[in-house]
Amino acid sequence: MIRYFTAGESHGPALSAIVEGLPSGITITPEDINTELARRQQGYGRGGRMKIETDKAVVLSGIRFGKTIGSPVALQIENRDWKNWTEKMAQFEKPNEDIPAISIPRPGHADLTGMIKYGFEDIRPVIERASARETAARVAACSLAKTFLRSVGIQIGSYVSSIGPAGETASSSRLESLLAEGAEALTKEADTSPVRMLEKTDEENAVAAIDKAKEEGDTLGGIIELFITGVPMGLGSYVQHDRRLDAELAAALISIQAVKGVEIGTAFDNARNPGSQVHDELFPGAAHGPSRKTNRAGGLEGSMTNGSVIHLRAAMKPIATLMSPLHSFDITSMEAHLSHIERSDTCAVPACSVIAEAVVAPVIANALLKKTGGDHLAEILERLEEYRAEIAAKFKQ
Ligand SMILES: Cc1cc2nc3c(=O)[nH]c(=O)nc-3n(C[C@H](O)[C@H](O)[C@H](O)COP(=O)(O)O)c2cc1C
Ligand SMILES: C=C(O[C@@H]1CC(C(=O)O)=C[C@@H](OP(=O)(O)O)[C@H]1O)C(=O)O
Repeated sequence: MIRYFTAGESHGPALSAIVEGLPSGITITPEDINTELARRQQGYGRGGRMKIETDKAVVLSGIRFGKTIGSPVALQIENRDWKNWTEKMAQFEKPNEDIPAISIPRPGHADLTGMIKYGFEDIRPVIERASARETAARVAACSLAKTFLRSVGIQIGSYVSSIGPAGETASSSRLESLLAEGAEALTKEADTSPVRMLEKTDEENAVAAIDKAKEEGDTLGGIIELFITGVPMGLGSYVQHDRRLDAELAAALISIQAVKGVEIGTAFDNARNPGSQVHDELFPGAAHGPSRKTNRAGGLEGSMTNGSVIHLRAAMKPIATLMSPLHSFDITSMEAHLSHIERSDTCAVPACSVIAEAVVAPVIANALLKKTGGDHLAEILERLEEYRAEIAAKFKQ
């Protein structure tokens, strides 16, 4: 099974990740990792930090002659901003006593509870690790699972459906025709927009909403639509709570900083409608399994993939650091004070959609590996093809 960990402070020397359990024989190019890192840095509404960083991963182990060798892959990404933080983030001796402690927590960030929990008088260490800078290491780590899935015909893609009040008008026929080519066709199309939206008017409205929020010292969140195509029926299981694939996918998405809601298929609309208008009716005889005219279940029934496209939505809350700050207090003096301000994004929903694509990859890869077993790509592919053929034969008319 694929497991990964990340380490690194936002303004420390580097981020690192160790990915373990990848099958051997997967072809990996530096672009497979670095393209995802570059995509994560895009998006209208980001702050000054993204002008400093040009994220690239150094591979320290686990890949030989362009292929995984089954051993752990260690990755490192330089923080270019570190050179501006060597004193404030010195690992050993405190270089001087003039480094001020931050003592006014930002509502909505990890600041207040983090400093109480870990016993700090300065919020800085909380900011450093709670920061979504960590997602650069996660995206690099997960890009390996994403590449593995691509090599067995499973693609992950996303677009941003709304930012603040703007969006939600993407046409379903456009979406369907992109998804028919595979989820990566959708994602490539979304990548051409600075806010990763599919409709020009949505894009213009979103850019205007971000500009307005920035002008007012405010921030915006939004909603991400995520799709996974090429997934065979029967990944995941209903037999035990910790084998439920819908739960694992939701957990992966909620683990992203600022993601507070996940929807599977059209779950919230489904809750408002009777079963007769919700459940995806079954019809015999499509090429690779039963056919359905709808996909309100989002490709998951009984916590297993049902052969339809997996469709998830994730809600990102607005960024917590406001340039027109909210009420807070100084934890040292206990006096009321407007909250701490530091360099920040106005909106990071487009970046978040790229992170969302990444974090679901190991979840799907592990569900696949549980089904096929196998330690190297060739044997996994052989077993998967056999399984796909079995399913196709079963539903053939
Ligand atoms: C890509 C990305 C960029 C973010 N940028 C910022 C930022 O610039 N300023 C900020 O206050 N929060 C930012 N956040 C959100 C915080 O990291 C997050 O709200 C904080 O760690 C508290 O965690 P929670 O929101 O999950 O409770 C960003 C999140 C993501 C996914
Ligand atoms: C560094 C990244 O995002 C950061 C996430 C973040 C936060 O609080 O989560 C705060 C900001 O950090 P800084 O204070 O250095 O500007 C963002 O730029 C990144 O995505 O690579």
